[in-house]
Amino acid sequence: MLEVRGLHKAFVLHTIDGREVSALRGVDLAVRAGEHVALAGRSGAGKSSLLRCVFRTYLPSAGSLLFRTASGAVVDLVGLSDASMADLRGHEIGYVSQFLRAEPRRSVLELVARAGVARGMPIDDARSAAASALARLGIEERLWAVHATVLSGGQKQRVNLAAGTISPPRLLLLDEPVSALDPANREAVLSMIASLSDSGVAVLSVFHDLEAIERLATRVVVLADGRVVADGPPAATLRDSELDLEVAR
Ligand SMILES: Nc1ncnc2c1ncn2[C@@H]1O[C@H](COP(=O)(O)OP(=O)(O)OP(=O)(O)O)[C@@H](O)[C@H]1O
Repeated sequence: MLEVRGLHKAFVLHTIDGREVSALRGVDLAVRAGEHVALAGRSGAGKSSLLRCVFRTYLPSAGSLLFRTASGAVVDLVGLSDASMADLRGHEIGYVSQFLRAEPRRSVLELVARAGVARGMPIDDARSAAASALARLGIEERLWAVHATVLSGGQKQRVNLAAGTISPPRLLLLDEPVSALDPANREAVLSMIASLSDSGVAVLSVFHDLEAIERLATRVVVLADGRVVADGPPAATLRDSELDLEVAR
C-alpha cells in the first residue's frame, strides 16, 4: 500500500546561521495491507519525521512515497497537490499522534463525530459511530458532552484515537498512541489497533513500548541517524539491534 523510496528530509535552522539538520537520509521501506510496521530507534533517529513526511505535514527534501489508492492507482505523495493530499487524508490516510488538537467549543462526542463527517459519513451515522468508538476506548458517557480541552492526557489520547479511526483509513500512521495510558486503557487501545490490522488496515507506527511492538507489529524497521539499519520480524530485530533497553525504557 505504501512504498517509501530514498526518502530524505533536511531542516534548515534559520535561527542558527541557516544550519541544516538531516532527519532522514535515504529511507526505503514498504507497508502492505494488513501489515503493521513499527519504527524503532533511539531518540532523534527520524521516526516521527518519517510519519510526518508520509502524512505530508513535512514536505520531503527528496525521494518518493508511493501510495496505492482505493481506486488502484499509484500516486507519489511527495508531488501530490495539496487538494489531492487533503482528499487522501480525509478518506484513506489517517494520522494519530499523542496530542489532541481540540477545538475549545466542541464536545467530545461532536469532535469524534465531525471526524466521521469529514470522511463522508452522514451526521447521524457519525454520531452513533462516535458513541461506539468512545465506549470501546473506555471514555465514559458522562464525558461525551464536555469539551475535550478539560480531559486528562490519557482521555485526550483515546478521544484522538476514536476520531482517527471512526471510519478506518486504509493506511494508519500512529505516533506513540499509548504513551499516557494506564494498563486497562492501554489494553483497550492495543486490541483496537490489532483489530484494525485484522480488517486489512496498513499501519506504520512509533511506540516507545517494547511489549506493544512485539504484540502488534508484523515487522520492525530500525532507524539510526535517519537511515534504515534493520528491517525484520519484531523480536529478533529488536534483540539484534540492541535497542531493547532504549525502547523498553
Ligand atoms: N520541525 C523540525 N525542525 C528542525 N529539526 C527537526 C524538526 N523535526 C525534527 N527535527 C530534527 O530531526 C531529527 C529527527 O527527529 P525526529 O523527531 O524525527 O526523531 P524521533 O526518532 O521521532 O525521536 P523521538 O523518539 O525522540 O521522538 C532530530 O535531529 C530533530 O531535532
